[in-house]
Amino acid sequence: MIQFTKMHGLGNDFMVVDGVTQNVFFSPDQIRRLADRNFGIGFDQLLLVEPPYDPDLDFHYQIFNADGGEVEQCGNGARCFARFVRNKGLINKYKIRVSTSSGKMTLRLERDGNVTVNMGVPVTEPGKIPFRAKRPEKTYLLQTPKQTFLCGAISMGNPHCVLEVDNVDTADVEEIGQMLTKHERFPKGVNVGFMQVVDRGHIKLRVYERGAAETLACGTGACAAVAIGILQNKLDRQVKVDLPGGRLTINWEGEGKPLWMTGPAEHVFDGQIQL
Ligand SMILES: N[C@H](CCC[C@H](N)C(=O)O)C(=O)O
Repeated sequence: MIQFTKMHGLGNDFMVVDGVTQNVFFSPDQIRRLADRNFGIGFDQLLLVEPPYDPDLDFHYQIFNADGGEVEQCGNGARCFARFVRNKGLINKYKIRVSTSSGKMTLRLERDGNVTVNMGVPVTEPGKIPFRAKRPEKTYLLQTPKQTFLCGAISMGNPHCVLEVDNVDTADVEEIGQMLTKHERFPKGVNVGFMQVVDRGHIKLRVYERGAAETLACGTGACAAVAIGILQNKLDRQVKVDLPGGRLTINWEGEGKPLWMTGPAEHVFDGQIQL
C-alpha cells in the first residue's frame, strides 16, 4: 500500500507522496490512471518527495502532470510540498531548501499559514524557454492555421506563453489553449496564460496548463504573467494575481533578479492506495 496526501494550492490539486520513507515508483500509465477524476484519485499534478541530491538541500521532489509527463517546476506544488514535509514531520524548519529538475529553491512557511517561494530568475532567452525565436522580444507573433496571436514567452523553469485579453471571463481558454500548448515553436510544449491587466498592481489570469488543461490556478503561470507584464511595462513590481481559484502575490524587481510568490497551501485528506 502507498500512503499519499491530497492537497491543493488555490484549487490546483495534487497527490503528494513521501518517497523518503516509502520506496515508490510510478509509471506514466499509473500516473494517468491515478490522475483520473472518475477512476482514480484525481489531481492536476503528482508530487513525489525524495531525499536531497545535494548536502545543502533538505529534499528533492519530482513533478508529474496528469498526462504522466515529468515537468521541471510547479509553483502551487512548491507551496504544498513545504506544508506537506512540515505536517509529516519530515522537517522541523520554517525555511526549506529543495531542488526540482529545474534547479534549487528556497521556501518559507509563514506564520499566517501562507508559503513564500523564491521562484528563481525568470528566463527570457528563447533557447532556454525553449521557444523558437532569433532573440528575446517583449512580444512575439504566434501563427496558427486559424489566426495569429501576440504573446510574451518566458521560463519559470517550465515554459510559458502569455496572451493579454480584455476579459478573462470571456476568453476562449479551451480552444486557444489547446491550439497553442503544442505549438511547433515550443518544442517541449507550453503553458498558456490569459492575462487581463486590471491596473499596474493587479491582474486577472486563467491558465491552460501543458499536460493538464485549464486548472483553477497555476503558480508558475502567475509568475510568468507578472514577469511578462513588468517587461512590457504594464505592471509594477508587486502584483496581486486573481486566478479562478484565488489570489497569489508576486514580487519581482526585474531582469536578472529572483521572483517571489506568496500564497496558501491546503491539506485535504490522507489516503492509501494499492498500485
Ligand atoms: N503544467 C505545468 C506544471 C505544473 C505547473 C502549475 N500547476 C503551477 O502551479 O506552477 C507544466 O507542464 O509546466
